[in-house]
Amino acid sequence: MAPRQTPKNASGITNAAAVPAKLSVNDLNFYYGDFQAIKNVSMEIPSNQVTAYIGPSGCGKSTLLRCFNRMHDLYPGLKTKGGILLDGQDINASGVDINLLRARIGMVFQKPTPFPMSVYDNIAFGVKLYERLSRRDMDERVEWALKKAALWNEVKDKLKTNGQALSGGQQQRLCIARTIAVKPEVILLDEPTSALDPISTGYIEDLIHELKTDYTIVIVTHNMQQAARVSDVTAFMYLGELIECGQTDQIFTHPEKKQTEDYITGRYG
Ligand SMILES: Nc1ncnc2c1ncn2[C@@H]1O[C@H](COP(=O)(O)OP(=O)(O)OP(=O)(O)O)[C@@H](O)[C@H]1O
Repeated sequence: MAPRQTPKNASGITNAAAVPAKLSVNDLNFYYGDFQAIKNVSMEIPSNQVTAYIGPSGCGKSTLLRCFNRMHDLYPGLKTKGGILLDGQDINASGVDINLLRARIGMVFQKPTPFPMSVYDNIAFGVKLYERLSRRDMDERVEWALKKAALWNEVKDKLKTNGQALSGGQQQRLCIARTIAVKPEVILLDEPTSALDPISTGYIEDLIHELKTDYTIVIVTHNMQQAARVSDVTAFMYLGELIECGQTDQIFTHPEKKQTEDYITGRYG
């Protein structure tokens, strides 16, 4: 059977899902000093879908993810060339409020990183940076975020407990709740389950399914079964380049490129 052609948008950029793009990546290059970690990447991240990045260690998945909320701005000597549009607006344009950008594009890291404060304050802390809420409204927001992150039932009697005293899986859901609480539009997940046991991993994967109704989700994962389970679109990267991007079922059953096939069948990586 001939492979299905991955759809392109009017500018010729891959739009695997053929739904409106939340983020558009246009000829993106990224440099750590002299080292080029991202090479000419162009693709679209569809709204309200889960896009997974896969590829061998060091291929640039996390680097690309961090470009989406300008995390690299925190470090000197790093350079981005090319465009990333959020709802059609260049996120690197002068005048973009970086704090607002990070409120719109939240990020959850590989290792759960709750703040050394109560479960309640872990959520309220970020909200206070952007909104002034009454105590009652804040209580409601904390409960809402914990419910969305499927953690409320486990912590509703422990809101004053230090967030770092929760189990690893609970801590990661707390970090997801903390991200959701500021009502972002996009959630970036950088290997969110790699430090978790299978049961906690299952919770987070279920959660990803639930969350895409309201958010656009981008996940980096080493686990190909996970990419196949949770994502609508899969992008395969190798040595800083985007080799192929398509509907997840197509990438895993009929990849267009031999490199993709070799990777998903375990021939390298
Ligand atoms: N701070 C840095 N300074 C210089 N080079 C870096 C830095 N961070 C990453 N790199 C390099 O950039 C390339 C891409 O790294 P990145 O962490 O994005 O890959 P990755 O695909 O996410 O890898 P992994 O799956 O192992 O997490 C690698 O060659 C890496 O060595």
